[in-house]
Order: sequence, then structure tokens, then C-alpha cells
Amino acid sequence: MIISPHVKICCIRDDEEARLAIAMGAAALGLVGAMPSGPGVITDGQIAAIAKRVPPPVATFLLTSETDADQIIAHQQRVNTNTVQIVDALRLGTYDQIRAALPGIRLVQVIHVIDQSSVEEALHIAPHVDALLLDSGNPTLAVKELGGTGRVHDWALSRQIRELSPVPIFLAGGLRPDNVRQAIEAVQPFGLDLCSGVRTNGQLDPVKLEAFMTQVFNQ
Ligand SMILES: O=C(O)c1ccccc1NCC(=O)[C@H](O)[C@H](O)COP(=O)(O)O
Repeated sequence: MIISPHVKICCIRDDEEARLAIAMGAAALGLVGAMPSGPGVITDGQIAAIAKRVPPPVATFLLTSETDADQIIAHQQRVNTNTVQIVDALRLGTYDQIRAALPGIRLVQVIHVIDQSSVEEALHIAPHVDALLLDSGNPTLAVKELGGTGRVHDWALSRQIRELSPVPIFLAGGLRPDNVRQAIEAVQPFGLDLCSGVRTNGQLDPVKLEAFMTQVFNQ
């Protein structure tokens, strides 16, 4: 039997989208800080205001593109979410340093799943974080592509990571109502994360969201 994964709805823009996502069954909301590219960015002020009004037990994820531990800590302290999703590689400082400065705050590291080296990267980082989020994207481009691409990646690689990872994994990248069932069966992740697949003209679309949740929970 495949257990229904938890759903994180990302790129939340305001309280109304937050309420809609929660009403439809989201376990977590993604709030996107400054990024080099992507459709979901809001200001730190907006992130703090939305996060403050999200009721427990719904998780609030700050998405940060900072790569220096001190800057990641400062970013979380400006917005007060209960989870930090690091969308680029940590270049300066350590996860332990972030944990020591932010007790009780969950750490999620994004892995951009590109090839077999992504599996090694994921397994190297997994012991230091609370979860991995396996996304599409390309951090090596001149303008980094760190998420919100609307593209799927090679789920066989994500399946390998899921089977070997000591921490839960979220699957992201191009998930939509019409492919999510296949994704769940292929990867069997702990969680799903999505942005563009449940939006129309940038707005969270209740019809698409309901269709997505039906595929996840009512099969
Ligand atoms: O949406 C953005 O602007 C964004 C930019 C950089 C990193 C992450 C971003 N979005 C947040 C997410 O984690 C998305 O849910 C994830 O990348 C999947 O997006 P999509 O393929 O559009 O469902």
C-alpha cells in the first residue's frame, strides 16, 4: 500500500492563498524570499505577516537563496517561520551552526536532481538536515534556476535518493493534477511540493488545487 504524502503548497502570496491551501489539506506552506529567478518571490515583510497568521500544525517554510550560514540565520530571524528551506548549496558555515543559532527550527535542503552525482550530493547532506526536497532546476546557469520551473526531472534518481536517505524527502518539480499519481507511485515520497501546477496566471487556482488534492488523497 502506498501512503498518501503530505502536501506543501509553495509560492504563497497572501493570507487568502494561505487559507485556501490549508482548507484544501496542505500540511505546509512555502514562502519564497529573494531569488535570482522564479515566479514566487514575495518580500520578507509579506513572509513574516503571512507566517504569523498560519495556525499550528501547518508548517511555514521560508525559502532562502542565501548560501552563508550567518545570512541564512539572519533571514529566518527577520521572518520567523518554523522551517527554513535552503534552495542553493551551503557555501560558508555549517548546518550545525544554523541549528545552534535557530533551536527548534527545521532545516530542509533542496537538491536539484540532474544526474547520478545528485544522488551522492543528497546522501552526503541528508544526515545534517531534517528533510531533503528534490527539485528541478539548474544552479550552474549564469542566472541560477533554483526552483519554480514547472518541469519534472528524472524520478528514477529521486526514487534512489528516497530509498537511501535517512531523512524524509519531498518531491518537487512540475507536479500537476494529471501527473501526481504517477509521481507518487514512482518515488513514494514523504511529501510533495508544488508551485506552478496549481496556479492560473500566477494565482492559486481552487479548481486545480482541488483536482490535485483529489489525486493525492482520494485514490
Ligand atoms: O517559485 C519561485 O520563484 C522559486 C524560485 C527559486 C526557488 C524556489 C522557488 N519556488 C518554490 C518551490 O519550492 C517550488 O514549489 C518548487 O520549485 C516546484 O516548483 P514547480 O515546478 O513550479 O511546481
